[in-house]
Order: sequence, then structure tokens, then C-alpha cells
Amino acid sequence: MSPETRTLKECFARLDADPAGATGYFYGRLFAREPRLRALFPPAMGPQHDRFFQALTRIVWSQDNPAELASHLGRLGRDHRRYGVLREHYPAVETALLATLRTFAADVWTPEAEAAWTAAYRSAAATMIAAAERDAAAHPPWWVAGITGHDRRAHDLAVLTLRPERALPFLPGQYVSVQTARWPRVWRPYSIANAPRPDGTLRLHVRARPAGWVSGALVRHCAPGDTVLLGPATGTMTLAPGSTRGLLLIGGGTGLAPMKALAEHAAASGRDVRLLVGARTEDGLYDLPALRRLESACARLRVTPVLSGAPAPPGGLHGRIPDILPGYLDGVPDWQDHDAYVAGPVPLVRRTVTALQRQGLSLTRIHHDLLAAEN
Ligand SMILES: NC(=O)C1=CN([C@@H]2O[C@H](COP(=O)(O)OP(=O)(O)OC[C@H]3O[C@@H](n4cnc5c(N)ncnc54)[C@H](OP(=O)(O)O)[C@@H]3O)[C@@H](O)[C@H]2O)C=CC1
Repeated sequence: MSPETRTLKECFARLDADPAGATGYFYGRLFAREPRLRALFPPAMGPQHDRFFQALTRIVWSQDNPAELASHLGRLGRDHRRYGVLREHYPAVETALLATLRTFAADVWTPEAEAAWTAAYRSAAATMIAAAERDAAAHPPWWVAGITGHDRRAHDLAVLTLRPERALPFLPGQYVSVQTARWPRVWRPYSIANAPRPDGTLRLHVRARPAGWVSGALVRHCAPGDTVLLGPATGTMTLAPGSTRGLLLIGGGTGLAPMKALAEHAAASGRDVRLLVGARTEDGLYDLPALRRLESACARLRVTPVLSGAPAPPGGLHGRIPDILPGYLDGVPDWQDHDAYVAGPVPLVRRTVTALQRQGLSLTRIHHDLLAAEN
């Protein structure tokens, strides 16, 4: 570890002892100096404080891993475009960050520490600005999309069809951030549930979370004719270019969405696709009729519904996916030659990844995004 990195970590440890105090102080200083920046942020700042602290943590801990640091900062820079962040906003952030460190890391703050933090911040800002400017040459910061379909499949679940006003490029398995008119500046990620279509439409599977802002608005307060904003497609849970390997796709609850996109795309090209879709009860199999239609159109796609809290449905299994996996895989010829993709509740994803590894599948062949459940 370089002496500069050691200094950064030593100061950061003081912030880490009181993250809420440090982020509160940071944003207080930032908005006192530049009140107009407040308009870029959502009304409730709690989640933003957490995101800021997580980003700072990752930057500090990736200092000795330049490739990981550059990729993280590039993503951050691109993501900040949809908040309206510009090159000229970065110096105010530097001033507020250094003031926060000076206050919270007073006992270890030296001219060397100030020099190390200034250099690290300026280098990070330059990487973020460059990534944002490269992205700006290729994409708008967001797309306006009309809601053309709103199919309420359960009291808390809707399948939305969106038509962006201009083409929004994406790969099967990726997700977009969504902002509704009801909650300006509040963005939430949703996986796209279809492969790219000639008409450019996207489908989202949305379950309203208890007290969820964006999910509640999308399920209960949106209708055809409304518009939403979409960020660029992102996420690495995509198919390896050129691979013809079979796919084992596992989706729990609305984690079905990216699996359906991958299944549509891969099955159309004749690959062997096994799709396990998990739910507690039959009501949770909200998309099964569409999956059965897809299955009958694709000779090498097999869909298996799995119910954890009800008897096995027709053509399906009973149990929790990680528990039934070994028995299920016994019936799939050459399953070790497949690539596995997993999405759904975080504990389900974690347990399924472990179960697949126990069956002998290498981690490099297991793909997931671990999109945290958000409101
Ligand atoms: N790209 C991605 O990574 C995506 C992730 N998601 C995430 O997926 C989640 C979907 O939520 P929702 O639709 O409410 O799903 P549900 O809560 O309805 O759960 C779906 C299934 O997962 C099972 N499950 C949950 N926990 C475990 C566990 N520890 N072990 C085994 N099985 C488990 C449930 O079984 P049981 O009821 O018996 O617990 C149920 O059968 C959200 O958190 C969402 O953020 C959604 C879309 C895309």
C-alpha cells in the first residue's frame, strides 16, 4: 500500500466512525456554499447520504486497484449525468469534502493528508468528468418514454410497456433507472423484461414495495398516456458475445424480468434454455401464461415454475429454488456446460449461487446483479 493510500484510509476511518454525521456535515457545507446544487437532489436526502458514503468508501478502498477504480468512477460519472451534474460543480464538492475531512479527521489531518486527498479527489473527478463527457457524445442523459401498457397482474404488481421517444439501446439482462412525475429526481433501477424489439418498446415488471415511492407510483398511480424518464441501460448480467452455450436462468419473484429478456433472446437463436421461475404461491406466477407461449414458440426453451409455499403447479416443482436445484439439475443433460444467471430477492440469489457452486459450477459461469430491493 502506498503512503498516500495509507493516509487516505487513516483519515477515512474517522469518517467511517460517524458516517451519518460526516455525510450530514458534507451536504450541509456543500449546500451552504452552493445553494443551487440542492435542486439537483431528491427531496429526501437519506438514501443519497448512504450512496455518497458507499461511493467514497469504494473509492478509498480501490486506490491500489486502478482498473476497478476507473470502472467504478466511470460508472459514477455517467450516472451523475441524469442528475444534471456538470464539470463546474466538482470544485464545490472538493471544498465541502476537504472541510468535512478537516473536521472529522482533525487528529490526523496534516499538510500531507490534505495533499493526498486533494490529489485523489481531483484524479477521481477528472475520471468521472471524462466518462460523463464521452457518454454525452453518444447518449442523452435520459429518455422520455410514454407508458403504452399498464397491466395490473396483482394488487401490488404491474407489467408496464414503455415506448421511449427515441431509441434506447440495451442488451438483454440490463436494467434502466426510472423517474416518475410524482417523485422528481428520485430514480430507481428496474430490469428490462424483454429482448430488444423492432418497435423499441420496453417492458418492466414492478412490485410496489411497502411505502415505496417510485414502485408505488408505477403500480398504483400510472396509466397509459403518462410519461416517465429512463436512464441509460446498464448492468453486466448480459450474454457472453458469440457464446452458444446453454443457459440456466433462475428468477425469483420479479427477478423473472431480466431472465425473460435473456430467455427471449437466447431461445430465438436456438440455444438450450432452462428457465426456473420461483414464487411463493400460484398468484406469484404472474407471467406464466406468457412464458408458456414463449416456450411453445421456442423448441429448446423449458420453463419450470417452482412454488415455495404451495404444492407443485402443473409441470413444476415444490420447494425453494436453492433446495430443489440439485434434484432439478440431475434431469438436465450436460448442465455443467451451461451459463447460469440468477435474479430475485438477495437471500435467494446468494443461496442459489452457493448451491450452484456446490454442484461444481465455477463462479465465472454464474452471473447476477444483486440489485438491492429499492423503493
Ligand atoms: N436484476 C436483478 O437482480 C433483479 C432483482 N430483483 C429483485 O428481486 C426481488 C423480487 O421480489 P419479490 O417479487 O417480492 O419476490 P418474493 O418475495 O415474492 O420472492 C420470490 C421467491 O423467492 C424466494 N425466496 C426469498 N428468499 C429466499 C431464500 N432466502 N431462499 C430461498 N428462496 C427465497 C421466495 O420464497 P419464500 O416466499 O418461501 O421465501 C419466493 O419463492 C426484489 O428484491 C427485487 O429488487 C428484481 C428484478 C431484477
